[in-house]
Parts: sequence; structure tokens; C-alpha cells
Amino acid sequence: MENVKLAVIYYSSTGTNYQMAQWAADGAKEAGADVKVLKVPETAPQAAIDSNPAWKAHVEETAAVPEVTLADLEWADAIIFSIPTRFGNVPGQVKQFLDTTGGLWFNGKLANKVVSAMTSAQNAHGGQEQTLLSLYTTMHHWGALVASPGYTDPVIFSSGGNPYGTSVTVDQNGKMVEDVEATVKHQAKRTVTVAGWVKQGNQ
Ligand SMILES: Cc1cc2nc3c(=O)[nH]c(=O)nc-3n(C[C@H](O)[C@H](O)[C@H](O)COP(=O)(O)O)c2cc1C
Repeated sequence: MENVKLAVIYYSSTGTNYQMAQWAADGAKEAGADVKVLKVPETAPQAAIDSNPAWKAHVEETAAVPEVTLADLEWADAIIFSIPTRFGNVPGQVKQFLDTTGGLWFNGKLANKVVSAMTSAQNAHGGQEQTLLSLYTTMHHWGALVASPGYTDPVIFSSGGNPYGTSVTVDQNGKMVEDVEATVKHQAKRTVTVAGWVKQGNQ
């Protein structure tokens, strides 16, 4: 999908969603998209980060990843979010960022973005689907076009079968339980393909 600009926007405390964002970027690049991987700014107090060695290490390892800005949202034709489940909802860091998009929304700059989302949780039924739907609520208000994967490829059945977006379970050691790499890449390709159709139709 030449010319499709994709922002992969992630939040991650301990690396899972960072890895999923990288796979999404790889899948979209294979499909020919122009891709940026961007992190949602951290808002937690440093003391909270320091209290969890895995969180602290991840923040340090990803210090060089650019933080998402409103200009990135305006630039993108397509957006893939990758965010962990927090009590069946989006992390506060993500909500904080979404709540800065009012000006873009007011000026119609978020309408017709093609979006999809991915998530992770510690439990197999710990709220993954609800987290994706919570995020998609905001996408509907944006006037974005949600390109959920549905069951558009057999690979989706091999990794938990979540039609709302790829989701993965993370064990006590922070390791992914299901192998979702191919599913993430399929979702990324589908998102930029749909964005290409929308873009072409607009020209
Ligand atoms: C405040 C908080 C709330 C969480 N809520 C849930 C939950 O409702 N269900 C669940 O299965 N896991 C929950 N988790 C576990 C996270 O979803 C898990 O650590 C995350 O998916 C790992 O992603 P990351 O490595 O990208 O940070 C919670 C974690 C935190 C810190």
C-alpha cells in the first residue's frame, strides 16, 4: 500500500505492547506503508515506575522512541493502537492522550482515519475485548473508520480468535502465552489496505 501513512501508537509498561507495535510496523512496511512507531507519553510518577524493575527497565530501553504528538495524528491515514488492559479499560496514559485530541476533532481532522487496535492482559479472559471496545468508543466519536480484523484470515483462529483486534495473554513473567506475531502482521496489513482503499476513493 504505497503512500499510506501509518502511525503505530502504543503504550507499554513492561514491553508486550511495544513488541506488538514492532510486529505491526513490520507487517505494514511489508505491505508498502510509510510507518512511524510512537509511544504514548508516560504520566505515572517516577516512584511508581521505580518500584517495578520490569517497568523501569522498559522505560529506559525505549527512551529513544518518539512520543506521539497531535501532528502525528494529523499526518496519519491509518492508526494502529497497541495498549494493555487496565481493569478492562484503556490505561490512564492513553486516555490522557486521547483527551488532548479535542481541537483536532473539532476541526474535523480525525474523521475518516482508518484505525484498529490490539491489546494484552494477564488473564485469558481479563478484559481484552472490553479494552478494545472502550478504545473504539472514542474512535467512533472521532468519526474514524474501525477496520477490525474480524475473521478475515485463518491465522486469527490460531491466536485466540479475537475479531475486535489482536490480543495476547501475558504470564506472571511477562512472557506472551499465545504466538500472535502473524496475527498482528495480518491486522497491520489489513488496516493499511483498507486505508489505501479509502485514500484512493478520496482522490
Ligand atoms: C493497574 C493495572 C490493572 C490491570 N488490569 C488488568 C485486568 O483487568 N485484567 C488482566 O488480565 N490484566 C490486567 N493487568 C495486567 C496488564 O494488562 C498486563 O500487565 C499488560 O497487559 C502487560 O502489557 P505491557 O507489557 O505492554 O505493559 C493490569 C495491570 C495493571 C498495572
